[in-house]
Amino acid sequence: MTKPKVLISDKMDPNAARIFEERGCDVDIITGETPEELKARIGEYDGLAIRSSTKVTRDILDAATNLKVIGRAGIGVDNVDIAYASSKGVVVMNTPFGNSITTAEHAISLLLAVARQIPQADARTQRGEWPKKDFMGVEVTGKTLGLIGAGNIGAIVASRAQGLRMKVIAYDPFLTADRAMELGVEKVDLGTLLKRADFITLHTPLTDETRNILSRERLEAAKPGVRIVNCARGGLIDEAALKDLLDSGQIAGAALDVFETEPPADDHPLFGTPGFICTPHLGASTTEAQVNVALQVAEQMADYLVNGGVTNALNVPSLSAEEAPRLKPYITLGEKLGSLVGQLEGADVTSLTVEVEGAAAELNITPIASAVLAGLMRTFSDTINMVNAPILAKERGLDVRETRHAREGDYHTLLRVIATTPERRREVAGSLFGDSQARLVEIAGTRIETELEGEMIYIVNEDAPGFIGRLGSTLGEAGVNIGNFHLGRRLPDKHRGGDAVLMLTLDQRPTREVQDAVCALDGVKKVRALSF
Ligand SMILES: NC(=O)C1=CN([C@@H]2O[C@H](COP(=O)(O)OP(=O)(O)OC[C@H]3O[C@@H](n4cnc5c(N)ncnc54)[C@H](O)[C@@H]3O)[C@@H](O)[C@H]2O)C=CC1
Ligand SMILES: O=C(O)C(=O)COP(=O)(O)O
Repeated sequence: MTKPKVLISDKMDPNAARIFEERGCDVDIITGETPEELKARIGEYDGLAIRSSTKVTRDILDAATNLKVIGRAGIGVDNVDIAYASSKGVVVMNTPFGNSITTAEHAISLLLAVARQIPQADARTQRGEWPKKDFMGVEVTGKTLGLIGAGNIGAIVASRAQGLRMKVIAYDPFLTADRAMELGVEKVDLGTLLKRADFITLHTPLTDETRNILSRERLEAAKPGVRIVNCARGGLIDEAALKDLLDSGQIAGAALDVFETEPPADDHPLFGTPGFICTPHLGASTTEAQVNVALQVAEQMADYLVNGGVTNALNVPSLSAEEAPRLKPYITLGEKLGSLVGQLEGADVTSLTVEVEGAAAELNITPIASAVLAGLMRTFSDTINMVNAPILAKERGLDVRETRHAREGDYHTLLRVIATTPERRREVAGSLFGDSQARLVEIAGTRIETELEGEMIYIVNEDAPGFIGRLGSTLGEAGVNIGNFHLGRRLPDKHRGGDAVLMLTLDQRPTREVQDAVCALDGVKKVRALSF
């Protein structure tokens, strides 16, 4: 097997490259490239490891013809077009906890720095001045801190702020009453937060809902003299409004670690504004956090590329490294059964039920269902995989259900796929032999055990003497050699004279003429060439 190839395109702790190599990946580290340079190169890689500098746009994804996974060594993924990556079948993962303490500590540092104007005082003192009378700060003890966003980082900021004896209130529509109680914070609406908070810190991702959450109107509604810290994302605050309100003194101070455009222009209007301090997106920049996120992103990405394990993915369900090898043969079986249904029914399938029985019922069924879908949809689009198949199925209005039967039937493990089209219901079932070999065990209500491999032909005919001889001659005359031959009688008419179902493995794909010749044989009801 060729080694997966990974590109690290942003500055990352060297542990990332080490882990990739130890886990069997080839790795290149090429940072600081322009989008054009990255676009020219990205086609070579199976994995892309990034921080916040690399922008993974549609354009880059279109050029990323081999890409399977994007790993963000950090939390925010607003620099990745996740919807487009999903449609291209690329898994996007992040490291949701690796830098959260560090970022929370940076928010607290900025909160204290803005309260006491430490950077401004430092700069002037180091210039040889002694501006003692110019810097009158405020205490944080007893003050109200308003958190916008109380997820991982917000929660850590809350606990640190409580240690500083601040009262913490939080606006987060997804914060439950129980969690608020656990954190010791008071859940409030945004209007109340703005009215009451002496300090505001932001800890939400940048999304369509949170963009400009501190708009001019809301900043104007904030408590006079408020101090604001943004260690989350530029774009959450209206920077022009912030500048005006700092100038007017209505906002007493602001500390930004992040800007709407990074790096900001040299003459950014906020630079030099009284009460304003900033850092160059340093929230996650500690040795500890960088080691954490580098190790974690490399482990997660290598797991996916080498074993199919999925951890912390934002666009597919998780699949542990322990689960992945157990599921692997079912994924193969699911893809083959899906493909069989797709080849028999084309794009007409309107609903699909994936049933597992026996040993398979103990497994995580969702990835198996995704594999069935991928196999099915790949028969009419070649850019489908397990990541984008469920999304595209939803877009097409294809209804997918999962059913689990713990009981064991004739097979110790069984995967059944039931597809409906406007005309019919198509049911196929497969099992694993020796726990890993995928076999079809039932088609068209007929028990047939065969591998689904290479070129095959599926035939339904009236079961009558002499048919097999005529079929053999027709194929033989056309120079088509039969590798394997499987025959079954359609259930429940297991008596002579019912329909027979044949699955033949051939040494080459039968041409249209050969299929027509088979179709023309007496009693033939259906012929379909299949490829696996
Ligand atoms: N400056 C830096 O270097 C760093 C910045 N960050 C930023 O911090 C953000 C937050 O990180 P975590 O706390 O780990 O994420 P998280 O996902 O644990 O928490 C985000 C919280 O925001 C809340 N939220 C979502 N929409 C909201 C809305 N409309 N209004 C109010 N709250 C809303 C969510 O309910 C959630 O509780 C990241 O998305 C990232 O952009 C993260 C790490 C480093
Ligand atoms: O993890 C995050 O969301 C961050 O913003 C950290 O960004 P960085 O990796 O330092 O470019």
